[in-house]
Order: sequence, then structure tokens, then C-alpha cells
Amino acid sequence: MRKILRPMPPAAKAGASDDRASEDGTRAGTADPAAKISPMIAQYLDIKAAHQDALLFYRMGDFYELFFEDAETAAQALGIVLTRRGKHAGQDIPMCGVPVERSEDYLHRLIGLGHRVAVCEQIEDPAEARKRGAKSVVRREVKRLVTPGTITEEHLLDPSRANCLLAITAVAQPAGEIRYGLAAVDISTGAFAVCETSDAFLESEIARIDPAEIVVPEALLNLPSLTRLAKEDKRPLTPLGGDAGAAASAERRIKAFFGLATLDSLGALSGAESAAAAAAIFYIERTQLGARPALSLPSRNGRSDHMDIDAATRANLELTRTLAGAREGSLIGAIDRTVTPAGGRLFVERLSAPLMSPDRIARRLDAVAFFVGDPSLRKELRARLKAAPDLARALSRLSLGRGGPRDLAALRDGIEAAQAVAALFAEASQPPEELAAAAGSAAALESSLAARLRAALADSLPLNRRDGGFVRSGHDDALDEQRALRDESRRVIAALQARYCEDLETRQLKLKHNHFLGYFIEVPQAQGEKLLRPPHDSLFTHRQTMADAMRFSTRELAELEVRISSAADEALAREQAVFDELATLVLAHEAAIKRAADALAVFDVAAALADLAAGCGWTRPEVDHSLAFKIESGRHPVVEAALRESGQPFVGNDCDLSGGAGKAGRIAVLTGPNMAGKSTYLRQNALIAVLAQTGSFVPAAKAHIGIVDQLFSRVGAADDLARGRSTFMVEMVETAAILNQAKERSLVILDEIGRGTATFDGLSIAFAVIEHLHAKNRARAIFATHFHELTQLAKRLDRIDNLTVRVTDWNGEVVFLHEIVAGAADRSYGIQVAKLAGLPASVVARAKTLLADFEAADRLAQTERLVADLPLFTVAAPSASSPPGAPEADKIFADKFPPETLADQTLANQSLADQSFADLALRKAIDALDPDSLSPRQAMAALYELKQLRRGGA
Ligand SMILES: Nc1ncnc2c1ncn2[C@@H]1O[C@H](COP(=O)(O)OP(=O)(O)OP(=O)(O)O)[C@@H](O)[C@H]1O
Repeated sequence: MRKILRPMPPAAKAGASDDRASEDGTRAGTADPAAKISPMIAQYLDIKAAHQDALLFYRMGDFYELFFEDAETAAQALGIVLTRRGKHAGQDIPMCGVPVERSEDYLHRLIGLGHRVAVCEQIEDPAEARKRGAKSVVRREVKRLVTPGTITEEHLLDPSRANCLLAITAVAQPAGEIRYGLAAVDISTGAFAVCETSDAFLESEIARIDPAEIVVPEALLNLPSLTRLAKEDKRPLTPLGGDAGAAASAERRIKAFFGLATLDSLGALSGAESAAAAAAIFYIERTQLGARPALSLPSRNGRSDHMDIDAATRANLELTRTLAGAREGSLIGAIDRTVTPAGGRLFVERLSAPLMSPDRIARRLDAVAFFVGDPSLRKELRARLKAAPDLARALSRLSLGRGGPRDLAALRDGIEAAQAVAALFAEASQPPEELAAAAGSAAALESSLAARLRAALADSLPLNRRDGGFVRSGHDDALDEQRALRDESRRVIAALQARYCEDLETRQLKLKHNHFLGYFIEVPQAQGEKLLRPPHDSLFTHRQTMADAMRFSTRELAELEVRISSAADEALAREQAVFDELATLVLAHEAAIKRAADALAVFDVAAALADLAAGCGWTRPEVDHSLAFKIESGRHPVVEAALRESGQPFVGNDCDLSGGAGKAGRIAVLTGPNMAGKSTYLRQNALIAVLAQTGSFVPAAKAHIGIVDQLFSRVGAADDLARGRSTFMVEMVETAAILNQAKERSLVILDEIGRGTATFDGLSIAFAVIEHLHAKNRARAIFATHFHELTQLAKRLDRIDNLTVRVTDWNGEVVFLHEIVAGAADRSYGIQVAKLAGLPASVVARAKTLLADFEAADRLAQTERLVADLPLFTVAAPSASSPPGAPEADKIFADKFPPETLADQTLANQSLADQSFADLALRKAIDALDPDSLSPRQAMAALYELKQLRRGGA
């Protein structure tokens, strides 16, 4: 529904709205198309020219107005009425507007949609402008440039997520390779991290940072991964002009911003990293219009420091949001028990970038273990943390000059919470390294700071500093004096009203105030007539006649007004000075406060993970440099939580993909009926790896994980119609990425590869994918499939294990046990599941008959032919010329099929993989014959043996 937001103000309305009328010489219907541009429109066009890439909120009295294309864009985005105001170049000027007091809501919505907004304020009193002539325009200036990646306002930000601006630059290496520099800055907290990456990992790094806005030099605008992100993920992408990304000026810009003589203290930033950091600074300076946010020095985040999780895997595993974009239902939604916004943000950051160093992981796990072992300390700590407001964001607003009294109060309460936490830890015996360091940072805060703030701030605080009334009385003598004068004057007004009432013998006289008249006396019409006549007319001066009242003033009232307003103004000015003093005091401790804020977040995450581990029976994983992947009784945290709510148990399952000494890890081929729990099993093992390397306990009885450097998944079957890709195309693109990139240390989970196309195409692709994974990628992997034929691969590829999910029949109904065991599924139970889903009985019965026919005849035969034709070991073969009987194949064949078993084996009902082995057996038997050395009897026996082999393979 479209809402009408801005009725045109009534002509008689006094004050600010009148300025609109006097300024605007092009009111609707009055302008001559050929007339000159009105001064106001000329001013508007001037300001707009400097802010072409933003919607211009142009302040007119109590509204922000938008004109021309901006009006059309905003009206459509906000669902507000588009109207017209005068003409420009013979055309109507489209216009819409939002009231100032509700503008933040509209800003929020526009920013959420990826727009940038330039907020242009009136910077002088309209009365001042009028003094320059009736047609003069109020001076205006853009005071704020609001963009998705640079917002700091509490109500515009999600407390549980970082709000990152990401600058990307490219630097060509001497060898021709392009290296990308990435600088991620969260102005709302001051966090500033840089890293460098190659083209192959650019997208996964962007997915990890999950930026609210990306800025790039114009030359990079057409980079395919960026255009895709901007178009399909709707990430705001802002081009930077000038030399923003130039390596040459980068160092100078960083030094100037941080006031550094040299960049040595930042460690060795690469050329790409410093170019990106400088580009981010350039954009921040441009948008903050002179205000300097309290940014930390850029810290390097080596790409090899964290597990690489590509964008598709991140989305598929629903780590921080579901495929539909919601937090609820994601991993973080199910397991986040942090109690502070900063703790929540740190947890998201850690979960998005699992570590690669067993030592660093162990340090985090030590902190969690410490709190698991001390439940009462944990409870006490969490209670104190709950009282801690968002220190980092309040500090950032103060540093940008956008803070309010409540930000000072947040600082006060946050510092006190940090001190309380530090005091709690002073008594803790032998806290682990991570917590001891955090306690040190919390304790290092200047204790007098909170005391100063407590003494200065009133108990109840307004949102905006300009409202005043936030300084405690008794704190500042000068302020108290002004306030007394102001309040005294108000009492005098009340006394004056009483006196006039008495003198005129009426109770209907009121002393009122508005912006236009200031203080005035209002009486009903009949009373007013009296005041216009002697003797009253010598005292009362007529000001205005209303429909049913008249307004007057007196000399006494005018004098009083001057006294009152100057006392109020002076009190307010004094309060602003107190605010500035307090803000300066706080900012002098900026670095220490930031460290303490980070420390509180570290405490929060460790205690929250401990709470989770203790409450849900999670255990400490063992993480090292091996290629182990051994999980005992692992669970899926999100599915388990959902089942718990409906009172059902989750069945824990083991998983062992460990590589032996000097050997790559194993590949599990998982078959089982629909709805048995295959996808759950796949995902839970990937999530356990992520959680373990995040430094969390894991939902398993025991877990041993050798560092996973890259996590790949191909799960889910979402069409990606927005990108113009079919389900199958998406599946193949993601599978290709995995096969091209996965290595021995990777973990790969693949769900039903090949199901999106014709059966035999799909089966062939699935076969080839597993062979490639086994021979080339050599990664630890789980491959869930409905192609039971794939289980035959375990017979000839040494690192493949078959797993299946147990089900049982009960009175003809399928019962899922959700238990993963070694072996292959005997059948699919698809029809039973379809029956459970409520397919009509006639359809189920018909499907059963057809299945019996298909199983008996055609499909099996076709399958057998297909696999008999498949070139075996094409991936594993040392060279393309190696024949099927090459040494590796021979060895596997001999292990799997000793000659004595081949003769009497009935192969007729075996699957196609067995079939090819039987053919191989026949050929080997013929090759082994030496007719010249056989007696007639031996020749006869050999002939029978060959017949037998042939019969088995037919
Ligand atoms: N280990 C488990 N313990 C208890 N319930 C489970 C378990 N695993 C899965 N389930 C339940 O079974 C449902 C189906 O699981 P899942 O989607 O993993 O099956 P699937 O085998 O992948 O099915 P399909 O082949 O049809 O995709 C889950 O939503 C969950 O309710």
C-alpha cells in the first residue's frame, strides 16, 4: 500500500515551513516554462552535481525533499507518493518527501536496498536568509553521506553482525599474475583487516567477509566475480575515481590517516594490501566529510590462516544464514549463546573463518574448557557481561561526532562491566592464555573514567545531545546557574499570566509560545476586542487574529522572553560543552577502550561455547596436522535442536575418513533410502570440522580432525534461475570447482551428484567424479548417492568405503533407524517414502508393479552394458596408454577376485562393475593358457573352465 507521507503544509503554518514558500519561486502552476531557474532549484542542482551517485535528501523546513530522478527512485523504493513541484526546463519537477522526525526509518530502508544518501541540511536560520532579501535561499550543505558500508547509527545497524566496507584493488605481479588486495573496514567498531588473494580465491574471500558494500577502482568494475556479486547478490558496488587504488599514493594516504611516520609497525603489507587499505581510507574520508572514525591500524589476515570455504559451500552449509537468508535455522541461529552484541559479532567472524593452526585452535579450546570446568564462574561472568552495552559502536559514534548522551552512558556501563569482569578474574586460578590476556585488557581501563561519566550523566537521558537535560544537576556550577535562571523565568511567566488574568478579571487568558511569535498572550475573541480599546490598548499590542481567538504581546512579556531564551540557550550551550569535554576524555582512552571491548567479546564467546558444550553434551575435539577425520557418534546441531523441540532423539553416527600413515584420506560412498538421513550425515561432518577449527567443542562423543584447509560441498538442489542456470548446471559448476581445486587436506561432501540428468548420464558422471576424487584430488570425502552401482567401486579402489543408513520393514512400512553402518543399501525404498508422503494409493500400486518390471529386465541390463563399457581406471592409470590389465588393476583384481572364486561365482545378478571384472577374468584365463603344454584331458578341463567363466559373465 502506498502511503501519503507529506501533505503540503497549510499556507498559514508558521515557522520553518514558511521558509519553503519564500525560497521556492517555482511553485506548482505558477512557473512559466521559459522562466529562469529559481534560486532554490539552482542551489539544489549545484549540490546534486557534487553528489551524483547518491540520493539527495534536501532539507526544507520539517521535511527532506527529493527531486527529479531521485524522487522517482525513492518514491518507488519507499512506496511513497510521487508528486510535482514547479517546472524546470519546461518540464514538471518530480518530487517526494519524508518528514525529518521519521527520516531515519526511510534512510534505513534505502540503505538496506543498497542506495547511498547525501543528507543536505539548512545551515543557517531562515530568518538570517530573509535578511538578505525576500528571494534569498537558506544556505545548505551536505552534512552526511550515508552508504551501506559506512553507517554507524545504532538503529541502522544489525547488532549481531559486523557491517563491513570492503575495498578491493588489483596489482599485477612481474610474472603477469594479478594479485588482489582486500581491505575490510567496519567503521561501526573500528575493525580494519587486510589480506591478499589470487583470482581463484577472490570470491570465497568476499563471501567470508560478507561485506555490506564493496568499493573498487573504476578499472575493476567489470571484473566478472564483482559484476556477478553486484547483480545477483545485490551487493552495493561503488566505483572509486581518481587515484584511490593507486599503489604509488597508497603508503602516503595510510600514513596521513593514522598519523604515522612509517608503516613498519603494520608488518610487511604487500603492495596489493596497502593499495586496498588506502582505497578504503579514501572512501571513508569521502563519505565522512571531515570526521575521522576511530579505526584500528590495519591487521594482516593471511589467506592461509583460515579454512577456505567457497561461497557455494558457505551458502549450502547455512553457517550464518539459511539459503533463504534468515539467521533462524542456520548454524549460528541454533548455537549462538553469546549475551553481548560484540560477542555475537565475534562468534560470526570466527565461524566464518575457521583457523588452520592447531596451536591457535588449542588456545581457544582451552578457554572453552576452562568455562566448561567452572560452571559457577561461567554463570557469574555471563551475568556481568549481559550488563555490558556495545562499547565499540558507541565509541565509534563518539569519534565521528555523531554520539549522543546514551553513547556516553554506554561507555560508562561498558567500562564498569569490564572492571567487574576483570575483578572476577582476579580471583580465578590459572586462567588459560586467551582469557588471561583478555582479563588484562579489561583490567587496564582507567577506573576514574567510569566514575567521571557516572558523576556527570543524569539518570534518564535523551537520545540527542541537542535536546539537553542529560547533565546531572550539581555536576557543573555554571550549568546549574543557567538552569536556575531559566526555571526561574518560567515561574515568572506563570506569575505574569496570573497577574494579567486578575487585572482583566478573566480566567481565559493564556501565555503561550510558538516559533513564529515567540511568547504571546491569547484570549478569546470577545476578550480580545476589549484589549484593542483604551485603556488596555496602551499595554497590549495586537499580533494576530485567529478564527476564535486573538493574540497580543506586552513590553514586559517581550523582555521576559529575551531573558528566558538566553538562559535556556546558555544552559544548552553549557551542556554541549560538558558533552564535548566528556567525549574528549573518553576518546583520549580510545585504544584502551577498544582493547577492553574486544576482551569482553572474547570472554563472551568462550563462555557461550562452554555453556553450549555443557548444556548439549559437546566434547573437546583433537585437532592436529594429521589427515585424520574420525568422529564418534557425531550429531547435526541444527537438526538435533529441531528434533529436540518435537521430543525426538537424534541418532549419533560415526565417520572415519582418516588417511593412514603416508596415505591420503578415505572416501565414503553413502547409499540409503530417501529420508534416511544421508544429507544430515554429510552436513554434520562438515559442520563438525568447521566448529572444531573455530575453536569450539563439537557435537560428538569424540572427534579427531587433521586440519582441513578447504571445505567443499555440493549439496542441495536449488535452481539458480536468477543466474539463468538450471539445477543440473549449478550442480556441474559446483562439482567442477571441487574437482579442480580439492587437495589431500580438503574435505569434500557431495550429495547425489548426477541426479539432475538422465540416469545413465548421471551414473557415468558420478562414477567419473569418484574416480577423479580418489586418484587426483585424494581428498577426504563423503559421497551420498542413490546410484547403488557406485558401491562396486569399493571393490577396486582401495580408499573407498561403502556406508549405508539402516532401515527396517515393519508391517510393510519402512522405518528409518538413521543409523549409518558399513555396507551398501539393498534398495531405495523410494516408493515407500512416496507412500508416506501421501501419493494416491493407485499411483503407489502402479509404481510398485513398474519397479518390479524394470528391476527384472531392462534397467539392469542397460546398466551392466554401460559399466562394462566404462574405461576403468582412466584417472588412476599412470598413462593413457596403459591397458586395462595394467599392474595396478591386476593387483586390485587379484586381491578382490582370487581365481578360485571366479569359477564358481554366479555373476548373472551382479552389477556392471563386477561384470567388467568377469570379462577381465576370462581374458586373463585365456592369456594364461599354453595349448602346447596341455594334455588332451587338461585342455578339456580348461575349456570347461572358460565356458563356466563365460557363463558367469554373460
Ligand atoms: N541421525 C538422525 N537421527 C534422527 N533423525 C534423523 C537423523 N538424520 C536425519 N534424521 C531425520 O530424517 C530427516 C531426513 O534426513 P535427510 O534429509 O538427511 O535424508 P536423506 O537421506 O538425505 O533424504 P533424501 O535422499 O530424500 O534427500 C531429517 O529431516 C531428520 O528429521
